[in-house]
Amino acid sequence: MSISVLGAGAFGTALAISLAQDGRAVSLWARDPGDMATARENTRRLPGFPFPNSLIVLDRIEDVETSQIVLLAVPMQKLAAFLAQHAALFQNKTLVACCKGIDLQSGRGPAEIIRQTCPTATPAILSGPSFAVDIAAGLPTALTLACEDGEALQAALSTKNIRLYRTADLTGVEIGGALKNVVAIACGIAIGAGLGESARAALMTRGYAEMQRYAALKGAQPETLAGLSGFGDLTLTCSSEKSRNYSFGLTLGRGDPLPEGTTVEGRATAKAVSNLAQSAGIEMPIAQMVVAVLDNRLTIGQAVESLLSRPLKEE
Ligand SMILES: NC(=O)C1=CN([C@@H]2O[C@H](COP(=O)(O)OP(=O)(O)OC[C@H]3O[C@@H](n4cnc5c(N)ncnc54)[C@H](OP(=O)(O)O)[C@@H]3O)[C@@H](O)[C@H]2O)C=CC1
Ligand SMILES: O=C(CO)COP(=O)(O)O
Repeated sequence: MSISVLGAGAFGTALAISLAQDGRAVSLWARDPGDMATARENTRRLPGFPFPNSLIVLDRIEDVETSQIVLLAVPMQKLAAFLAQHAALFQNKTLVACCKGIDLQSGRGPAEIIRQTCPTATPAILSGPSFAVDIAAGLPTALTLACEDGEALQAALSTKNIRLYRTADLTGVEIGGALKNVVAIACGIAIGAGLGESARAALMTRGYAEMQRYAALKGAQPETLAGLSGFGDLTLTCSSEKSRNYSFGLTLGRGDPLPEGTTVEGRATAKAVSNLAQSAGIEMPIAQMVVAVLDNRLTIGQAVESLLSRPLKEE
């Protein structure tokens, strides 16, 4: 069964490499392939990792038709428009969203977007702690694959260095992957502003409480959040400078110029969840403070003050 990866950023490329290293027929499509097909490497997004022989670079997205399994590795805020544009190609396929976030315009996660734009497709979510460079380098990783009846898909996408755990809780998995990025920005801000590692631990723990509250609101299973896509990815992303969300927070906290053109999913997702939390009446103070700092409505000092002066409560 052939597999296509659509979106040749760092993550899509790394997944395609790992799948192809196991000898699977894998095709990778980029909207702007540059010299990928001749260089046999994604020199722009993931340099230094040559393509295995069984990885084919697709010139035309229409050729995705030969694959039953399609991995969607475009940034979250582009997913809805991307699927709507190409919906005719995705009839009856298994669409595996590899992006992490919540759509700002609609407040929807990837599974719901897939269901609404491609109703004949089977939605799945791939999420969990894994940096693209680690996957491409063949280092060991463990991720969660969420899909109804996902046993065959789990076997199809497991590789020598990607161990997949299976669940049917798509909502829980996508929420874990989306919200950990928001907490990672908050943690980066705290470390960048010199607030210390104890503050980071507090933000991770109370951020996790916000993730659980949001997950309960959306009907996710609480234990999913304790797994790889929630707790696992939160741990990785809030503690490594390889994370773009954490590094973005660090830069903000230090008061340095912010990077441009980098995929920092937590920015839009923080706004999306803050809006939804506010309208649903659930408390997500850390996400709200991240938004206030991003929008320059509060300084970092004021945001900290505001978090610390909230009414005392039970844990
Ligand atoms: N990098 C990582 O370690 C991990 C990333 N992820 C998730 O994967 C998703 C993608 O991230 P990542 O690969 O790192 O991102 P990158 O920033 O490396 O690349 C984004 C890619 O998406 C492409 N793209 C953007 N808009 C469109 C569009 N409308 N149609 C087609 N392609 C488009 C870009 O094309 P172009 O090059 O032409 O601009 C680019 O190749 C994110 O949601 C991220 O959270 C998940 C786990 C790990
Ligand atoms: O999701 C990731 C690791 O699991 C990658 O994190 P960043 O998008 O912050 O780089």
